[in-house]
Amino acid sequence: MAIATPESYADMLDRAKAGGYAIPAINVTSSQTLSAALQGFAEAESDGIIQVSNGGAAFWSGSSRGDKVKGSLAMSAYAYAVESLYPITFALHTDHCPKNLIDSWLRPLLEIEVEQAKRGEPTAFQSHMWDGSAETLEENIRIAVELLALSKQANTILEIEIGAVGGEEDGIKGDENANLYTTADDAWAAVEALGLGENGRYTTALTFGNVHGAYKPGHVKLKPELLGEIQAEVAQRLGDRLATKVGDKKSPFDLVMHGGSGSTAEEIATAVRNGVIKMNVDTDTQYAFTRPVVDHMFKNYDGVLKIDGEVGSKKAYDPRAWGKAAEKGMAARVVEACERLGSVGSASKQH
Ligand SMILES: O=C(CO)COP(=O)(O)O
Ligand SMILES: O=C[C@H](O)COP(=O)(O)O
Ligand SMILES: [Zn+2]
Ligand SMILES: [Zn+2]
Repeated sequence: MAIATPESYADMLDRAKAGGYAIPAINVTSSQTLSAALQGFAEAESDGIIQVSNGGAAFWSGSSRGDKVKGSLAMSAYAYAVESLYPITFALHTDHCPKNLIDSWLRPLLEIEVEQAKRGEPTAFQSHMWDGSAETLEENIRIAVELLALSKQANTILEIEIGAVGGEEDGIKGDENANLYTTADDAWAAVEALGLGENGRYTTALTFGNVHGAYKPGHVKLKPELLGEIQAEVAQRLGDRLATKVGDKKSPFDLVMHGGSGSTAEEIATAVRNGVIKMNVDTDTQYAFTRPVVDHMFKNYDGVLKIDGEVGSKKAYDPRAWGKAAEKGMAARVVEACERLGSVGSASKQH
């Protein structure tokens, strides 16, 4: 098994929806965090999504280079080089792309993928997110329609965001009170403009108080039941038009949950019951990667790092020593995400 094709990606998402579970989407910024995410998926025998933010893509190109397109392609090339080492299927995705980065990041990638698809080659990525949450709803949807057409040509999936995820993204602090809870009217406007798949497949981040990052309990009021209410309202407005189901409930949207870190098992389970089929996790896996490194450094501080003109113990500062511990820590957190989302074993249920 390997990197998803358009068909196996569609099947991955359909099986999640029909089976009432969600696929973890893990942000990666390096080959090590990518390896850790894949190791976690493999241990959980879970399907998975690997994603890169625009800052992550810049970092992938070399922290001193900062080329988002080349960094994204480097991440994809690395993933294609190692895919056969992992007995699971995973998709590659680019995370939040705001309006000011469409022309310098998202569109160039999609244009490359349109050409790849025309030649019958695998595309660099299998899905991309357009994040129009900082725009007016009209502008958000107008651009989504345009990008969905390009995404259809590339045979990729477009993720959109209706409402806004709070917290921090590439160091930008969102307005915590702005638009954090999507309304059914806004969600309906998206369906009216984008259709139900006939214009290209898309997934939707409807916001229900989500924030990026992990916060103290009580700081964030997540209302995952809101997703069920919006699904029901939009299903009713659709009438006889086709809508897929979660259990026996009509659920027109394939939903994405952002800000997975710091959410409780119960909040995640409710979101999944209401049609979430992809959940993004970054902050908690960043912490899980870095925490063992902190441990390693403190344990080995004397004589390794605290050196005055001496070399110290090579075995302890070899990046492989602490890097291995970091990967192990992050892989374990990825397994936990799979458990909470119910995706454990999903890789072995493919047909
Ligand atoms: O939504 C995310 C990436 O798009 C991840 O959010 P967290 O950092 O809160 O897990
Ligand atoms: O969007 C939120 C993700 O955690 C990405 O974070 P980043 O933009 O700092 O890489
Ligand atoms: Zn957003
Ligand atoms: Zn996000």
